[in-house]
Amino acid sequence: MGGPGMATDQGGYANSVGVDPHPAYLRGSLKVQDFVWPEDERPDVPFDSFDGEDAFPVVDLSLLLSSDPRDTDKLVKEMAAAAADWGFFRIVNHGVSLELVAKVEALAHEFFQLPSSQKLLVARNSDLPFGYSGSEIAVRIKNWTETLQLIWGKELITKIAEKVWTSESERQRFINIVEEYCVAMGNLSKLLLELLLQGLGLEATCLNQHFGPKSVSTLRLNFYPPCPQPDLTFGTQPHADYGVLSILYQDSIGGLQVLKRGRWVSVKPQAGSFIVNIGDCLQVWSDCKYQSVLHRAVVNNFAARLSMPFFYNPLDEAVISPLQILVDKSHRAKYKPFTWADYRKQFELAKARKHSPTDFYKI
Ligand SMILES: O=C(O)CCC(=O)C(=O)O
Ligand SMILES: [Fe+2]
Repeated sequence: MGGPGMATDQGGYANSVGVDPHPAYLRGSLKVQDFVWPEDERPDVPFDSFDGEDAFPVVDLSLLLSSDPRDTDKLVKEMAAAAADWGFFRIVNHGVSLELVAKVEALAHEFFQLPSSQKLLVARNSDLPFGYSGSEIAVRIKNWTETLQLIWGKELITKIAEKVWTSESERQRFINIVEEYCVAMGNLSKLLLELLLQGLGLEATCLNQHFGPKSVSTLRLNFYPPCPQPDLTFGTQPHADYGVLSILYQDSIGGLQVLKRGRWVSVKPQAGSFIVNIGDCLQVWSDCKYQSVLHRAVVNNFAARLSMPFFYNPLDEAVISPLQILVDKSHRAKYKPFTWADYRKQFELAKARKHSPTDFYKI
């Protein structure tokens, strides 16, 4: 492996491109070739090419504030059409404080700028399944990224904060900001799920029993350093999210791409908005009326990028199977039932086999 012009020694690489290389690379634990993907799998659309993006669905949540019920109907229909057609949509006027978003963003930058030795104090391993990963620790396939994965729940957020920071005030600040953001994302996720269920003609609250304080929803902070040869690698490889739904904040750089009818479409950054996508569980509950769609993040050679997806997940014991009311003689269930705990295990196995874990439960 190794593309034309790809430097092979560390000094040559760092000097020739004039950008900060990936920290794992700097530490010498990875060679630049480790990030190079096979030629036929590399990104074919650059991060700043927006062909097809003008059709990307946008949903205005301020319609919920209208006293005219037709406005809510309109919103529900638009959301359902987007979830069926793209599996993705942008939300604006969502009511989450932009100041809070900016605080989480600043906190994320603070974390990723810490010395590696400090970040590695919370490295993901079998004792700490959530936490920090640079490419060298976590994954088989090398993505040009560092991530900090946090579980929504004071206990685990505290565990991370205590390992990273020695000062009590810094710990408390981290815990409070992350907790406040997770609460906001959790509430927004619940609302979006209810609207999406209404969009299927169902009772808004019909899945409520599958969620509770013990659900393991997660917040992931993705930091993508600038990459000298972005066309050879990914920030986040193509994948579908496996939970119920995800709410993603991306900064102003751009890099998220969504697969739409076989073509990768870059999603423009837009201040104040979030990107929502349907995960595998909701695809199954909706018996494929809503789609969990492949997406990926590409990197660039001039600026670091931050994205922050929140993954809304059900309780471990939640049973996920096509909702009975959607299944009739002319429309038979496409999946066997499984629990969320089973699915997570299946997901890990499927990663190695490079196929969707939903395939395992297909009828
Ligand atoms: O960075 C992005 O825009 C996408 C990240 C993503 O899809 C993920 O972390 O699941
Ligand atoms: Fe994702």
